[in-house]
Amino acid sequence: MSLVDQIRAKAKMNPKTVVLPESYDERMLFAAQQVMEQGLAKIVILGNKTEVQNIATAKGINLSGVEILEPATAPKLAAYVDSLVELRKSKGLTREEAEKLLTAKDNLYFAGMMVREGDADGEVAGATGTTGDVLRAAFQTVGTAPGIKTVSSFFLMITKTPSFGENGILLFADCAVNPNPDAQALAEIAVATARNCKSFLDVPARVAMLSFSTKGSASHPDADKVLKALEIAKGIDPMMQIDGELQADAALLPKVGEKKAPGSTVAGKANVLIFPDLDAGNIAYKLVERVAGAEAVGPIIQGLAKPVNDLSRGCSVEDIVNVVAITAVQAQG
Ligand SMILES: CC(C)(COP(=O)(O)OP(=O)(O)OC[C@H]1O[C@@H](n2cnc3c(N)ncnc32)[C@H](O)[C@@H]1OP(=O)(O)O)[C@@H](O)C(=O)NCCC(=O)NCCS
Ligand SMILES: CC(=O)OP(=O)(O)O
Repeated sequence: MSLVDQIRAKAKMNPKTVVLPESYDERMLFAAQQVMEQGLAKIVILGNKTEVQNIATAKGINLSGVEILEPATAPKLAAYVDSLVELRKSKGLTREEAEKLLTAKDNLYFAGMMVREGDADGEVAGATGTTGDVLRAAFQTVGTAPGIKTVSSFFLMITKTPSFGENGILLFADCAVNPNPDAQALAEIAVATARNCKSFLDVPARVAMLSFSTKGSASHPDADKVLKALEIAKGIDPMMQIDGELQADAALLPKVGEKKAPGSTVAGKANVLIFPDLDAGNIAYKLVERVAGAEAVGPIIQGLAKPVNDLSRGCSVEDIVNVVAITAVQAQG
């Protein structure tokens, strides 16, 4: 069974409620229909009922079983306003501003409050909204998990080359959240992604801290940052298999790994690739997806108190269904 099929099967075993705020994007409605038909999750769509039904009718989408909730008239709006004002009181958020956020057309704050308050188990957005908008709303409503400072993201990259990573599957991080992580943030990204390698692939992580340098082949502050992150990550989780700084070829190809980083337990067999910044991570995942034809599942957000996942605006309906299934599985705990 493929990894995606395994995730879908797990989601079906204990269907959770996932809220989709972007009802005005027809891909979300097609995805809602498929999720319901396959029993992967229960779906709540946010938006004006008539408008949603009109799009569904025009496109031949069957939304039976899907709950459509209109934030502006929702019975819990007043309670969400109270909670959001309380949450953001140190930032001086007024009731008027909170109500405006909670009834905004993108529905992102309302969806976040539903997740926070347990009225939904998770959220998927980003087919239309930018990652920045999706994340900012999630930070302010759902918040970070206890003990977490840096929220980040990873992609499950399902490549066509079984010799890479775990039978062709690699985790790439961070490809969506932190533009320029310092050494501490980079270390936290590595540790969180290693833990998700275990939960999603059920194998121990072999983490490569990527750079343009391998083991001192270049001398530059950017390579020094990666080395510092490596040391911090080892301090956080001494049992983790992690090495750096490594170039991508040294991380992935045994022959190159042996030559450039002899004796490394990770070089040549990494299954988790940690990129030094978001330029590298975001560009790399899109190139591997589009040029090498890999399936890119994500970005899967890690470090929030409850699951909220983002999409690429270029996502397909199938991508949305997969991310809903992942969100439902994350919500199972
Ligand atoms: C994540 C992102 C939206 C935060 O941007 P921002 O709002 O300008 O960030 P700020 O530094 O002003 O912080 C705003 C709040 O978010 C929090 N925050 C920012 N980044 C965070 C992170 N990685 N983890 C946890 N909290 C974070 C800050 O602590 C702050 O909280 P506060 O309002 O309670 O004080 C921004 O870094 C971003 O746009 N990232 C790139 C997204 C992107 O375009 N990805 C590529 C496509 S997928
Ligand atoms: C994850 C990502 O790159 O998203 P988008 O393509 O929407 O910017």
